[in-house]
Amino acid sequence: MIVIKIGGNAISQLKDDFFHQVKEWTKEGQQVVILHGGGQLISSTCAFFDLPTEKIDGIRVTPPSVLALTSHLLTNVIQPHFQNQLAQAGISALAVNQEAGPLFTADYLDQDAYGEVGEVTGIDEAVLAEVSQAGNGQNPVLLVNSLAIGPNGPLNVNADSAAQALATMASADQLILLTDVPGVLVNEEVVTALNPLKANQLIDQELITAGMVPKLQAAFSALHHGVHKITITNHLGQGTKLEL
Ligand SMILES: Nc1ncnc2c1ncn2[C@@H]1O[C@H](COP(=O)(O)OP(=O)(O)O)[C@@H](O)[C@H]1O
Ligand SMILES: CC(=O)N[C@@H](CCC(=O)OP(=O)(O)O)C(=O)O
Repeated sequence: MIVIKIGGNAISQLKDDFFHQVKEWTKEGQQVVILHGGGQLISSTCAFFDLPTEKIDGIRVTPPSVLALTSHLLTNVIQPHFQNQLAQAGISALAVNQEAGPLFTADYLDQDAYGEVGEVTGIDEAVLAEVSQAGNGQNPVLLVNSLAIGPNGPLNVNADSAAQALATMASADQLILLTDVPGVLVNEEVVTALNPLKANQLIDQELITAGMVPKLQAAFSALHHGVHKITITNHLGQGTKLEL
């Protein structure tokens, strides 16, 4: 299985070669699961409606009003838009979200600090099995968002950590974190290979900041849990490769 996490900004920057590569992988019989974010649209829509836009260490502080908007945007706006983009490229994707049948279960991350934010505790194997039936050619790709079902209803989960949980729990071979930069950058150059020691040094030096910090934490966690091949990039086949 290949898990591709696509950040909200990256969705609008995808080029033909991305769709071509996904098609090739499905033809080869690979299970492809695409997990999308949408952080930037969520932030700008919250700002428009005068709702909070605070993030702590890249994680959105999510009161119930923000959860409702986040859930609507991820499920009813971003996911169908992306599904349509895939369809236009000839890729039929089965959309999975908390209304259609959630993939993720979660517990509160820290309700006092973050509100309605979850950390993934499990995945629904039956939902994943749908993509295993890719052989029938109906829905070769699974398109998921990061929302989860918690103890009292839906919870907002950071898409990088949801991708990490999915790749780890489904024992994926590969995790690709597609973002809006060509990789981890230092002095505007892509760091082609990065281990946890070097990453922590760069974080301490504040050369890696903002959303890249939780992205790396998620990526190294997946690597520690046996997902062998992990890349951060804006272009399949390039970028920063993580190593232990
Ligand atoms: N050293 C770094 N290299 C690359 N990006 C970095 C670095 N430090 C901070 N960033 C920021 O991290 C962002 C990617 O993280 P994020 O905004 O969470 O992306 P996504 O929405 O794709 O998950 C980049 O756009 C950049 O602004
Ligand atoms: C809890 C939390 O941070 N949830 C994220 C979910 C979407 C996301 O992570 O999207 P990107 O990958 O585009 O950043 C949020 O509300 O922005």
